Amino acid sequence: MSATVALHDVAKSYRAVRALRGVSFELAPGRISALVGHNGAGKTTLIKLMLGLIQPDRGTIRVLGEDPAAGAFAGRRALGFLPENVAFNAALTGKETLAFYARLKGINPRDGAALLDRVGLGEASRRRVGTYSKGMRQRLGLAQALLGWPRVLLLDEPTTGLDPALRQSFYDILDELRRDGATVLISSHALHELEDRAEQVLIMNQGSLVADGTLAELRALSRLPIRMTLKLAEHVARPDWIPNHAALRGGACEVDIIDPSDKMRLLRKAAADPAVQDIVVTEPTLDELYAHFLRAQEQAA
Ligand SMILES: Nc1ncnc2c1ncn2[C@@H]1O[C@H](COP(=O)(O)OP(=O)(O)OP(=O)(O)O)[C@@H](O)[C@H]1O
Repeated sequence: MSATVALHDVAKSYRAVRALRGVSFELAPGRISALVGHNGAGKTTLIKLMLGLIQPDRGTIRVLGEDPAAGAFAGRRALGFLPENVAFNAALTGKETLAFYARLKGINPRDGAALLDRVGLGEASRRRVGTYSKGMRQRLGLAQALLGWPRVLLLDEPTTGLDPALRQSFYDILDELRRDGATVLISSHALHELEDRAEQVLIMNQGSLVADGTLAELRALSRLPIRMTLKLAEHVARPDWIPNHAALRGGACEVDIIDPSDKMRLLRKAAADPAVQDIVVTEPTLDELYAHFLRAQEQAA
């Protein structure tokens, strides 16, 4: 599948601040990718470059096959963007706001009404934006980003201010876009949210890309242990197939597994042993992987 977004050796400085130090990656259609990193890691700078709002000092950027900073970037209509801080004219209604953005994008303003329904703002569409709650403004921002049902959607901290139900409906919409073949990039600090949703994870640290892959690839690369917790029946001896390094905690054995091939071997033994009453397998979380790759880069520096 060919990339819809491709960055090659992109560097960008703001005077003395080196915001990006030679970043390369590709984003594919039909995939949700997560861009994660500490404050100041360079995430927003990357998004601005992909939108063509700023130019790189070095390297190439292609979005839908074109340079987004070129004056006549034809792909602009197929690009959606939700900025970190959405600011709208408080005097306009939701419907008027969306019609305004639709005209800017050269889209029929009537298409906006359906989007307002889609993000749950149908009933509030005739109210002034100044009366909207933070979550409602965020939903209006999402509707704005979805105008024209974009092929590439860039979202900067999109779920801040959304309650859990809205967050779920927000991800449902993204899933629909993804199934439709859109490229979705979410920059976020909410790692637990992205864990089951992002098929590609890009970890930035101080202007460098320190990891790029699926969660499974990052887990394999990190060699962080998988933890298997085996609940044992009362008054039974610890089975001899349980490795010596396992810790016994409250009637359960915790085994940390580094070599993934050991996982299936131990699972088979555990499943066949009546002394084992329950098995829980915990893989390294995105939080743990993030901390690991940051640590690894800092140690290498
Ligand atoms: N317009 C600017 N002028 C000067 N420095 C800037 C400018 N924009 C960003 N920077 C600096 O570039 C670096 C990267 O900033 P960027 O906004 O891309 O980070 P970020 O990962 O999006 O951070 P956050 O998570 O806080 O939004 C930071 O050191 C920041 O201070």
